[in-house]
Amino acid sequence: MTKLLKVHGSQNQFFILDQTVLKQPLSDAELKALTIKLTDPETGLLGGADGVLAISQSDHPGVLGKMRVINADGSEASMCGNGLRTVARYLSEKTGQDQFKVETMYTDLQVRRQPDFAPGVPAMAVEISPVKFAKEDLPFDNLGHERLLDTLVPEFVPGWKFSALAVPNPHLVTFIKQAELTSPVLGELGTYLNGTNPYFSDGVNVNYVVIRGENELFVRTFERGVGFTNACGTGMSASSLVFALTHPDLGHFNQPITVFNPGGMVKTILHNEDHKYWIELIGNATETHEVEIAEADLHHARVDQNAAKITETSEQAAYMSFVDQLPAIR
Ligand SMILES: N[C@H](CCC[C@H](N)C(=O)O)C(=O)O
Repeated sequence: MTKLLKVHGSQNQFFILDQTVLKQPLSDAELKALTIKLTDPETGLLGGADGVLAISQSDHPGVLGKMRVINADGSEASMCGNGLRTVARYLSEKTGQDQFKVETMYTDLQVRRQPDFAPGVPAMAVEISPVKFAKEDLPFDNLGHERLLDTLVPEFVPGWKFSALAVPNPHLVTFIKQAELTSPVLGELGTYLNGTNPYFSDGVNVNYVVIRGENELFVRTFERGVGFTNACGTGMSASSLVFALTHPDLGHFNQPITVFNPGGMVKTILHNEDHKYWIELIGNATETHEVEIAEADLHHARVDQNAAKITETSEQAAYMSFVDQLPAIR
């Protein structure tokens, strides 16, 4: 038998699969098939999830493991901010180290254990980088712009301004009014830009941001490969940076920015070191369930509630107590 962990960052939910403890790691095709099955609310476990985080060995110095991000639709992403916090906690507890690096698709990222966010709510800080704005780095095209920073894009929504950046996965950021959070336009645009369209050939995460005050945002994200999620760590990080670049009177570098989301709250700190932006994402890393499952079932994407031995932790109750004391954020 082997163990999956059901985890979340701001209730952006994942299964962690530590490939290093398997007799035989899953092939890419097996990992994709398992993810599609496991994360589906109908065919999966525990109501499904937003993706799978697969951990493998890394031979880079100071790096305790490599994280791959598989979205619910089976597509692979270069980064996952909420997920990296949960992987960092898992590796920290597996090795007893509190500060180290995790290898991701394009770079090794710093992670560090934080004081608990609230009683029973473990927290981690993770580096979000590299940050790029050029259209080739997302990619996007056919918009008549080399980059988008608070740019009117009538092709998306007449009158709305958009910013585009890779962190390194691709994000669009637009500032809207609180009342627009429930508009069907948000889902329509997210679905369009992640289907056949002349602008984003690889799709894009779309972040809808309400400015709540100085160093305070609310972010709702339509995620590439998933749809609306409770939170998107790279999305909240990208939104924080665009906030400071476009509203310098309200969003500040080197100061904690509080980012509320439908699943809770995280903090971001923006850094600009020798003209290189990077973002510190600080938030919970909650483990809600342990799932014992036969390794052969993983290889064959056989996901059966009865064949798996599921143990719930006490951490979700602690997390919900934390959320309940947040200001009304919906
Ligand atoms: N859907 C994203 C990957 C997951 C990112 C998100 N869950 C986060 O916490 O950053 C993409 O395809 O780029």
